[in-house]
Amino acid sequence: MIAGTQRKYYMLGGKGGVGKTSCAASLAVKFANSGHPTIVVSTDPAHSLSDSFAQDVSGGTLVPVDGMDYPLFALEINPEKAREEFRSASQTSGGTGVKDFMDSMGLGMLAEQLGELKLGELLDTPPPGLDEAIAISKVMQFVEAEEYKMFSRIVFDTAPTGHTLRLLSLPDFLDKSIGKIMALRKKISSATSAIKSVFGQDGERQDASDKLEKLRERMIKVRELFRDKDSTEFIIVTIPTVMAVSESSRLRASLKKESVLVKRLIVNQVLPPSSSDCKFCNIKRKDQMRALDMILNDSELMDLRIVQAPLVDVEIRGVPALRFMGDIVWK
Ligand SMILES: Nc1ncnc2c1ncn2[C@@H]1O[C@H](COP(=O)(O)OP(=O)(O)OP(=O)(O)O)[C@@H](O)[C@H]1O
Repeated sequence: MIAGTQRKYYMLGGKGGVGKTSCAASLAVKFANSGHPTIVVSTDPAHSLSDSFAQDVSGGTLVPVDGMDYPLFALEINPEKAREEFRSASQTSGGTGVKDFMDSMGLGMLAEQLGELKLGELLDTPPPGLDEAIAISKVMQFVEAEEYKMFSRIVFDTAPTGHTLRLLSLPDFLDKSIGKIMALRKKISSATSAIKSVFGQDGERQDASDKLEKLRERMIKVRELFRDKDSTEFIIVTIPTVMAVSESSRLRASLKKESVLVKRLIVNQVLPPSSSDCKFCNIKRKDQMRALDMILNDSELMDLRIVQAPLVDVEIRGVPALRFMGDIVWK
């Protein structure tokens, strides 16, 4: 994982609370300590990177992580803010306002086509995954800028499984919706100059149109990024329980269907063998061993590299603790 200077993206995902943030943060610390200028990004609407680094990294911009020898920056994307940007670009460029206008002009057929897109609905009650798709596209905007070219490792701490799955199909959906709106706009503006004048100043319209087109391009890039096996790897994090393993198996199957590369499965919070006669520990460990066995016999998981991370007796917070965890997990 450390080899090579070419930029690599790592996405960590899995069931809620299994240790995605701790694993993502510890991987980022490991990369940076190995000489890779690194960014760790949270696209989970409920961020916990700040808690993990024991440092405030919120605010939506790159924040340098203290206590590192090599550059490590953390970024928590504010999904609300990103969504607002998307909403204003879409609405200026063909949202419900345009539909009302077209209705009043008697252009019912075109209005119906627009209605089909359900864009207004999409923005008023965004489906889970939309926030994350927009957040990732925001990250793309960041990392493609010239001043960030130096970063050779980008680690994503993603939202729990359900969001990830919806996120994977979302770029296609949004791409189609935006594409339709763009096509419709072109049709309308060439159809009648009377309509044109109502859409506002030419410059303003052009600006909204450019924004929308850029967003669409970024969505396509997000989709391509997930599927680019040379630069991107999705790492599933789980814990040794039947419920978490079952969810991991379903996640792997969906990722396979979407052609996303998965090589590793991190089994976090494994109880070390106990030499004491603690009854609870012994029963718990036996239970975990059954779940581990289940992984080895699961057709979706058995071909992955299984990495066990022990349950440690203190909470993993701050750079020294993350370095300790990273040395165990990311060998
Ligand atoms: N191996 C471990 N040993 C002990 N504690 C751990 C271990 N891994 C994670 N934890 C603790 O478990 C809690 C949850 O971890 P973390 O926030 O990394 O999970 P998450 O999957 O990112 O959660 P969420 O789904 O809420 O984002 C934290 O308090 C963390 O310190």
